[in-house]
Amino acid sequence: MIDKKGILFVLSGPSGVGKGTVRKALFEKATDLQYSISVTTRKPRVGEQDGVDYFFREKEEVEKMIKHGQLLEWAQYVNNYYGTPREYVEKTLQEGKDVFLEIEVQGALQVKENFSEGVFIFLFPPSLEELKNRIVTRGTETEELVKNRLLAAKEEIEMMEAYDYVVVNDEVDHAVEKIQAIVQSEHCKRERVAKEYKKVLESDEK
Ligand SMILES: Nc1ncnc2c1ncn2[C@@H]1O[C@H](COP(=O)(O)OP(=O)(O)OP(=O)(O)O)[C@@H](O)[C@H]1O
Ligand SMILES: Nc1nc2c(ncn2[C@@H]2O[C@H](COP(=O)(O)O)[C@@H](O)[C@H]2O)c(=O)[nH]1
Repeated sequence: MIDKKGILFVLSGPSGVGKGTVRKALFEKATDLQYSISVTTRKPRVGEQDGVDYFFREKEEVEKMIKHGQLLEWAQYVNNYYGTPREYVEKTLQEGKDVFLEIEVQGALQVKENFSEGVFIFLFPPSLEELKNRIVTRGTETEELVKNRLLAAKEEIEMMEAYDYVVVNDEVDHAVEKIQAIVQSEHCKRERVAKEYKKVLESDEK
């Protein structure tokens, strides 16, 4: 039976490519998507709020969540834990609503193992030079952390083939439009499949 579960959309890509910027711009327009707030052991940046940007938690608490299977996926990224609370995602999808994750690459690949029917979008920089420029210009990382994030970025870009879509973040508005088109097209696809399935069932009853 084809159920009416929501669709899980996963936006991923290297640090500094603009995932957060694009996601925020998308959410100003796409009210039908539900954003899953992650937990992290990273300290809040200026202006970040607990329960809005992240659930900021101590290392021991996140380790307990991992141990008890409360995270759908998690990763240690540049010396901090990041993870997606499982209950929120599963409950929201079950209610028929779409869930949107914005996470790094290791985590996205874990989600793919559990939710092969999810939709995986890789946000790609116009160039590596521009990627570095964006991380540096954001001004939130030390020189050493910029270096680490760029090293991670090169490995992350190699995983791009595992994704369903690649969106170049040249301009934020363009990237948002492309993601909106992906969301729409995935809904059309699933409606078409559901219709075909109904037809098969009906012909079987005759
Ligand atoms: N299309 C764009 N053109 C120019 N600058 C951009 C664009 N998108 C994002 N930026 C800038 O790049 C910097 C990094 O963006 P952002 O913090 O959204 O990246 P991120 O992928 O979420 O990073 P991280 O993974 O480290 O959290 C920010 O200063 C943001 O304003
Ligand atoms: N695997 C996961 N990665 C996550 C999650 N939430 C955010 N992130 C990613 O971590 C890096 C660093 O984020 P920052 O806020 O410290 O710059 C970035 O790529 C995020 O997308 C998560 O739940 N799981």
